[in-house]
Amino acid sequence: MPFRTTTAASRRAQHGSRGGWVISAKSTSVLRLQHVAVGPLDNIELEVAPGQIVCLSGPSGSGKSRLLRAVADLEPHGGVVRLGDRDQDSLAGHRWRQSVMMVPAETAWWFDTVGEHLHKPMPDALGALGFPDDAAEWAVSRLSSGEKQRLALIRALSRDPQALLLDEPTANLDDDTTLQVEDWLQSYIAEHQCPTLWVAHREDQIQRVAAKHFRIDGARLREQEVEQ
Ligand SMILES: Nc1ncnc2c1ncn2[C@@H]1O[C@H](COP(=O)(O)OP(=O)(O)OP(=O)(O)O)[C@@H](O)[C@H]1O
Repeated sequence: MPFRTTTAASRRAQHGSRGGWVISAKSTSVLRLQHVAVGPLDNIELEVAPGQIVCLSGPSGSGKSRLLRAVADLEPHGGVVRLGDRDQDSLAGHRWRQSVMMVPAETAWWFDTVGEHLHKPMPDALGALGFPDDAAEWAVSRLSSGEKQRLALIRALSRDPQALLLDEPTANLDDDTTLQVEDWLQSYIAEHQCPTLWVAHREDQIQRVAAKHFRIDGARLREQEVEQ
């Protein structure tokens, strides 16, 4: 099958818009990548079950972020990405990303305060990640890189995603806070049955959180052993 090197959005433009679909509220859907090709990666086949965390690792520049961006429909790619019975092509890009939510390594902030970025109040999440009650009123300009990273996760979950794409979600955090964030994410992912692709560098983290681990080796993914 020839690979297409277009975004789903441009394919929709060619074949007519079918925007307006909304993926059902509770996620019990498998995230599937079929023959995905992006950057150095080719013919990637991957299934992430509801509530499952699949870790991706690989050398710097091997294509981890680009693969996540392709799954989020943010980068031209070949192949097919599906969540349950819904094809990425069947939704406008922004609607797909409401359900298949990517948290990039470098986060962008566009309003003045933290709370303006949250879709709904998240007091429990803020408390669980060590923020005081008034953190939603904080100015974005005061945030440290680690605070931004944790708040970007809370912001993503405030939108009730159906699948998660996490690009090194603890890269800016100290060891204790890393463990706190891992626990919190694992609880959320299990409770909400979110299929999750998690880019990680540290082997100890991968062993703690991953149900499956794939390492990028050239154009392909090679499955690695995990303890659980
Ligand atoms: N739009 C693009 N067009 C062409 N090349 C790109 C594009 N975006 C990224 N690249 C290149 O693709 C390669 C993979 O990038 P990617 O960001 O996926 O790496 P990574 O595995 O996430 O690396 P790191 O661990 O350093 O974050 C890099 O060599 C990068 O320079």
